[in-house]
Amino acid sequence: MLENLRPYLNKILNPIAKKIDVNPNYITILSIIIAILAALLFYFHQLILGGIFILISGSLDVLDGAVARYHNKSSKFGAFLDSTTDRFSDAIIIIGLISGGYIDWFIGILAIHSAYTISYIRSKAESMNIECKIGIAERAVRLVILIIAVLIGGIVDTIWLKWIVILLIVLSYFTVIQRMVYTWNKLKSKDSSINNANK
Ligand SMILES: CC(C)CCC[C@@H](C)CCC[C@@H](C)CCC[C@@H](C)CCOC[C@@H](COP(=O)(O)O[C@@H]1[C@H](O)[C@H](OP(=O)(O)O)[C@@H](O)[C@H](O)[C@H]1O)OCC[C@H](C)CCC[C@H](C)CCC[C@H](C)CCCC(C)C
Ligand SMILES: Nc1ccn([C@@H]2O[C@H](COP(=O)(O)O)[C@@H](O)[C@H]2O)c(=O)n1
Ligand SMILES: [Mg+2]
Ligand SMILES: [Mg+2]
Repeated sequence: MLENLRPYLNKILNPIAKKIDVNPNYITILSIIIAILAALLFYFHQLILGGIFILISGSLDVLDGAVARYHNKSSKFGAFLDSTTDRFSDAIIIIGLISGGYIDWFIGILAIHSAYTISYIRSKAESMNIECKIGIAERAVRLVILIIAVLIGGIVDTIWLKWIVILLIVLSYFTVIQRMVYTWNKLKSKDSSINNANK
């Protein structure tokens, strides 16, 4: 959903990327470090600061690609590192919320499981030459919802944080279904075209 904002975001990012002529892998690694710091801040009950660190980590996750493209430093390893580190950041943020006592382990497991399944389906579909970026709770949306959850939790009441994470889980499992149905339909049409060709 937020992926559609990328062209507009690039107008903001490109002037910044122009000034940052570094190996984009360093930015990708920095985004993980910031996500780990966010988790530590949640452990020490600094919700608002932790939310800001999630935003910075997500910004770096967007910036790394912009720097790679602008300075022609895109690489297959970089794409691999970007996707892999996102999974690590997805989990460490939730682990931080569990360690801070804001959500229990069961909710945490569902939040991580649903997020990982969304990303796995996209990756598995890509291995079968199907692009599967659709769905309401892509990673950017999940991060924005988590930022909102911790900010409201820190400003109003932490019970809101728990219920917004539960909403995130519902949206994430709905996205799992969206991506499965989408990929199933794409594969069905591929299979039927192959079968017709073999007749
Ligand atoms: C720290 C500074 C030096 C940074 C300077 C640059 C900033 C000026 C940049 C500003 C932009 C910033 C506001 C954006 C923050 C966005 C962040 C919250 C979301 C990050 O999204 C990450 C990105 C993920 O895509 P990526 O290709 O890197 O990774 C893929 C992803 O992991 C897939 O997972 P899944 O399938 O989706 O589950 C994997 O499958 C893929 O393999 C993998 O490649 O998404 C980028 C999409 C959009 C372009 C991002 C748009 C963000 C909007 C601008 C949202 C606005 C954010 C709000 C301002 C913050 C809300 C706060 C408010 C108080 C509610
Ligand atoms: N270290 C990196 C990070 C990213 N890339 C390239 O950018 C694409 C991801 O773009 P985002 O704007 O979503 O971060 C990724 O697929 C790579 O092509 C890179 O090369 N090295
Ligand atoms: Mg990135
Ligand atoms: Mg990424």
